[in-house]
Amino acid sequence: LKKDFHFLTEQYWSKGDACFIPSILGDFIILPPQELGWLVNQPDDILDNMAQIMEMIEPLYTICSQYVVDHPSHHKIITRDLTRSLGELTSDVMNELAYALDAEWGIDTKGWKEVNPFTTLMNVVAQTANRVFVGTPLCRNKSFLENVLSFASSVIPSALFIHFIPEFFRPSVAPLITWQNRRYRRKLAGLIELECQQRQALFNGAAKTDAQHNDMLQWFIQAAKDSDQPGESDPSIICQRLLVVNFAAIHTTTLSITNVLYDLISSSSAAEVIHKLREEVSTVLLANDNIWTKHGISQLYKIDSTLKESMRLGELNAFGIQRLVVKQDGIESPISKTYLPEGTTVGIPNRAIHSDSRLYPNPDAYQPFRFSDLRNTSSTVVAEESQAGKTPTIPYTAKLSMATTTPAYLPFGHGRHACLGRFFASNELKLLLAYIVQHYELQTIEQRPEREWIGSMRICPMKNTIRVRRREPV
Ligand code: HEM
Repeated sequence: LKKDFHFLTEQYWSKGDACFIPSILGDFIILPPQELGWLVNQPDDILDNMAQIMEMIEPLYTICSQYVVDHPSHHKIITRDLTRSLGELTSDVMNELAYALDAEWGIDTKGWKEVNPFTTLMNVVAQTANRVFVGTPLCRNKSFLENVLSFASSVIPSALFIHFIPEFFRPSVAPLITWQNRRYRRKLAGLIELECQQRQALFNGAAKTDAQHNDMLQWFIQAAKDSDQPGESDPSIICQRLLVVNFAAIHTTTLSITNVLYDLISSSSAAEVIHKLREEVSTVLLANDNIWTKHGISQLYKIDSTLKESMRLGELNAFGIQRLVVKQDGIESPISKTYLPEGTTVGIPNRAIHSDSRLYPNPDAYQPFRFSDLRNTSSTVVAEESQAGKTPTIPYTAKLSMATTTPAYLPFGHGRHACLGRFFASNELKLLLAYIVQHYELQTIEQRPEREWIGSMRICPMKNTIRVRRREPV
């Protein structure tokens, strides 16, 4: 796929044509970028996002019940409660990731330590995210963390196996394939449901609110209390929602930060870039009384840009905005006039868009400050224009941040089904990168290890190691 990509880009998408891509994991029709707007605006009864997710991860066998699929109330909890609480949770997130990373990478300032960034950062991400999902002490419980990671890692491989089983045999064969996955889920259910029941018992007493906890588990308990669906209070349903969120959060975030580190340490200007990132972190901390706040995070322009550049170069799927055609008899796309039969998966070429030189000058070059430099230029232009009393021609600053999706920047998707957790993910990633550059030396490498391809998925190196050393306290 990788070798053919350039050819496909030249042949099809640049000319505005669609392209059929056969794959053992399911065939795709990739629409040209010009049809992205049409694609994201199609209603779910024509191009269905959930049906595509069902095909891809087989959640009924790997994660949760039909009830949770049909009633995705966790979406509202992510968009409303999680995003609203980002400010209050900033110091919890920073404390947890510092605690977890110190344990993984060590605090010895004398010698270099060889670490596998993918596995160590996955532990850090799982613990940090769960500080916000289930709180302490569960997020530090060894058995909880081991099982949550094994569970999250088992979903895609199990779903791939299930994919090859004819639909008729799935109900009898799939449970055999997913027995390990169910074992992890059972262990997690034991831990989460117990915590849930204890909190519900407290909460169902005199207390109207629970001031002791501010995490996703608590928001689920509160939302269930306010809901007219009795099933919502069932600890097993709440647990399944937490598994869905963990699955969505852990690998995406880990693969993204691992890519960032490899890009950084293999860059010819690594030392200079890291120096500038450190400078920015110190300046922002100084300006905010040495406390991490949401406002401080929003001032980390270079950190944001460094993350965004690696996500542009290393989007996790070469084909984005994947949807299943569910309209009976299919549908024709409006520009390329491609017939999309019912049952096919359609998407757009993320990789081709992210490497389009009209959108990103010198697109194959890693330029960590590509977006922060642009932000400086655009704010100068906007300031000059507004001083001159003109309407700004570049209302752009917010659009340059890593969590903002545009038709040209798609690692989090785009449109109404864009990633719901991206504001949380971007804050977590910014804090993590800030902490890494502030507290660790990173040994540079000559050659960036290659990404691997699984179907259209682009996976960062998972087995390689890098060398890190704790910095003397500044
Ligand atoms: C760097 C980390 C992440 C990346 C790269 C990422 C990427 C994505 C992408 C590409 C989609 C599909 C969008 C589409 O089809 O248009 C998505 C959907 C989603 N993501 Fe994320 N994600 C990340 C982190 C998270 C986190 C931390 C959460 C939860 C707290 C989360 C929750 C979700 C949910 C619930 C959806 C489904 C949205 C829907 O169906 O409407 N993600 N994500």
